[in-house]
Amino acid sequence: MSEPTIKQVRAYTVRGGGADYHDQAEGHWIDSQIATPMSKYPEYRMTRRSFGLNVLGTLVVEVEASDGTVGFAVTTGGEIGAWIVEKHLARFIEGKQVTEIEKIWDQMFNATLYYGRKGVVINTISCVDLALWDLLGKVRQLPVHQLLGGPVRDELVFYATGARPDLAKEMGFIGGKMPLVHGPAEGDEGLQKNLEHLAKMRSAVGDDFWLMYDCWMSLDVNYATRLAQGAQAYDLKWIEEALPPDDYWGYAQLKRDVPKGMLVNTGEHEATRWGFRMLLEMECCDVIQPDVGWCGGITELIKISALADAHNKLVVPHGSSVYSYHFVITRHNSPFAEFLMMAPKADEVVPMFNPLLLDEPVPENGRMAASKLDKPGFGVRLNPDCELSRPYQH
Ligand SMILES: C[C@H](O)[C@H](O)[C@@H](O)[C@@H](O)C(=O)O
Ligand SMILES: [Mg+2]
Repeated sequence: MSEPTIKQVRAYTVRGGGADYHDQAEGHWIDSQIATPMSKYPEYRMTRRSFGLNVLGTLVVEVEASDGTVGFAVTTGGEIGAWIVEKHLARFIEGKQVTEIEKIWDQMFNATLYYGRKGVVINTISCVDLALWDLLGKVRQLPVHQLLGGPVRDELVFYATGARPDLAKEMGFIGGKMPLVHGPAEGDEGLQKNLEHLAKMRSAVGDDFWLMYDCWMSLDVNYATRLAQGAQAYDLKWIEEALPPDDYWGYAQLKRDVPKGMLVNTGEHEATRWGFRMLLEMECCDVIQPDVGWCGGITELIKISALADAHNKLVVPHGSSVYSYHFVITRHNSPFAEFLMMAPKADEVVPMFNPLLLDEPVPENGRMAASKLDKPGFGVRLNPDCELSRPYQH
């Protein structure tokens, strides 16, 4: 039976939240002082927009089939991603059958190997891949999770990432992950402030609620080890992305040195099965956290997840809205999911890619029934009020 073919791929950009969720207005918790690899420079310490964390913007990829069905997806990628789609990747997409997802992925990856492998090129490939899975789901009239083998549980449970784990507990989440504020450049005084904040949050949430620190690549092994040792008193559940992504050796050391029982997690800025093979085979972490919009898409995350499963490791994808929910609900080794609190004060649940997607499901009382994910594809629509621009055409 001949399947519909892909008639056209189009790439758009949009600013202001959406998939580039760091692209927020001033005063948002996600742009408050947060430790980063740039914090050693005082002029770039107080906000992440100051060093350009929001420069890319959102990439939107649409794939239109010969029968008129349109699939789409969004990720962090902006104009660079749009150029890569229109000027390079389109040739591997247009004319293919909607079922040739694996072949399209392999051609996109190998054709960009000389300038890609990680970062915005893999973000872009991920976005095309997600759009293709959305298209296939819409052509088959099935949600993506059904194309992946179907749910292994009736609902998703979430931890919340944001500045207010105390409020996250009240909203029914299973835990709260806070951004680390002070990095090594602020010395022992900053380390003490990090521990005092953790202590304050622990007394606010009580003993039976997970608390985690997200260190966003900002530390060195010694600082991270001392932070972990100090945090043990407050039952820190995991220390996340303590080191730069390429420091596999440092992660292996940190994992050996943290207090027994504390998890070392990382992976949101890692890409492809080869990057995660390094994390797994070098014993770098307890839980890998690929972002499906940054690691290579669903097609690559299937491979990454199977590799992790063989290593008996959990895969808890970095929050990426419906794109991770449809995956997590189908995997035994993904027992819970991340929800990023995108309200400016982290005091209410709003859709993660707000305002870009319509019908974007959100957790209720920290949970989401599988039935909330039953529309075809990823079950979301682009918000027509968000003005897209198409900077390049092929
Ligand atoms: C909250 C963290 O600083 C990042 O902004 C967040 O995107 C990411 O690290 C996460 O794990 O959610
Ligand atoms: Mg993180």
